[in-house]
Amino acid sequence: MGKAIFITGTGTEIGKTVATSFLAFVFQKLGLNVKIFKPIQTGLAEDGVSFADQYWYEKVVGLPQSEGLYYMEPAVSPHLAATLTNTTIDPALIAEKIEQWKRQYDIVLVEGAGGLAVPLIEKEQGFYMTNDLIREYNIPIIIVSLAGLGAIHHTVTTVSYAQQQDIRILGLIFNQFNAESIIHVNNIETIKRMLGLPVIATLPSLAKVTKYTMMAMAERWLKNNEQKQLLQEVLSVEV
Ligand SMILES: Nc1ncnc2c1ncn2[C@@H]1O[C@H](COP(=O)(O)OP(=O)(O)OP(=O)(O)O)[C@@H](O)[C@H]1O
Ligand SMILES: C[C@H](N)[C@H](N)CCCCCC(=O)O
Ligand SMILES: [Mg+2]
Repeated sequence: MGKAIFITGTGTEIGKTVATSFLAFVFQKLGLNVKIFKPIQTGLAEDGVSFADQYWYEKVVGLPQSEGLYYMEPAVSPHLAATLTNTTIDPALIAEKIEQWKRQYDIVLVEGAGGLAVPLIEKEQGFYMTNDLIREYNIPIIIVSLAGLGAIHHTVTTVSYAQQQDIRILGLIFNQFNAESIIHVNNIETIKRMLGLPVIATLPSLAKVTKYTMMAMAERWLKNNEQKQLLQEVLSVEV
């Protein structure tokens, strides 16, 4: 039976899709069978036709094993997109898809829409949130954050929110990390000391994001055995 991992983050446009693609290439290079699932997609890609995340997985980084479930054109929060498009989001159907793919794949990477505290469904009494889906179906998460100024607050508040919701955090990924920046380097050291969570990877800014630059980034990362060891511990999968 495979393992599902929910890729969430400190917000939108912070690199969840890039981090999910990176993890997919890493796992594939380790011989694992990976499925990518972005159940709720809002907003179109630059071609004005495709849905942003699906376009990215299929066309930019060539990961055809990616799939969505709800595709809504307005580039807004899922709860508003569902209202605007008269779409009924069914968390049980999302969970069913994940369980189905756990029977076929070693790893199912589930990308969230925006950050962790994002509403999926507007109800009479309040909202059904992304964290409700994660908790209800007991999916462990990896939190993606940008590495620059602001990362401390964004990461600490997102982690604290996840912990309040009894959500299991496998680790952190910092995106657009600049090893030459004292802010970036100190941010990660500070956050490690404050939270004591594994830092699974720090992803540099890529001048051009393609299947090849992403694969090369995964290869560079895998060369460091210590990180492979961390991946094994964090994901308790034989790698
Ligand atoms: N490490 C990186 N190097 C170069 N470009 C990056 C990197 N990380 C993210 N980007 C760019 O920043 C933009 C946002 O990244 P991404 O789509 O992964 O964000 P996201 O968190 O998945 O957004 P959403 O909430 O819409 O799903 C994309 O255009 C992507 O190409
Ligand atoms: C349109 C965007 N790229 C994402 N697909 C959805 C982001 C939802 C953010 C909700 C919020 O935190 O305000
Ligand atoms: Mg994305």
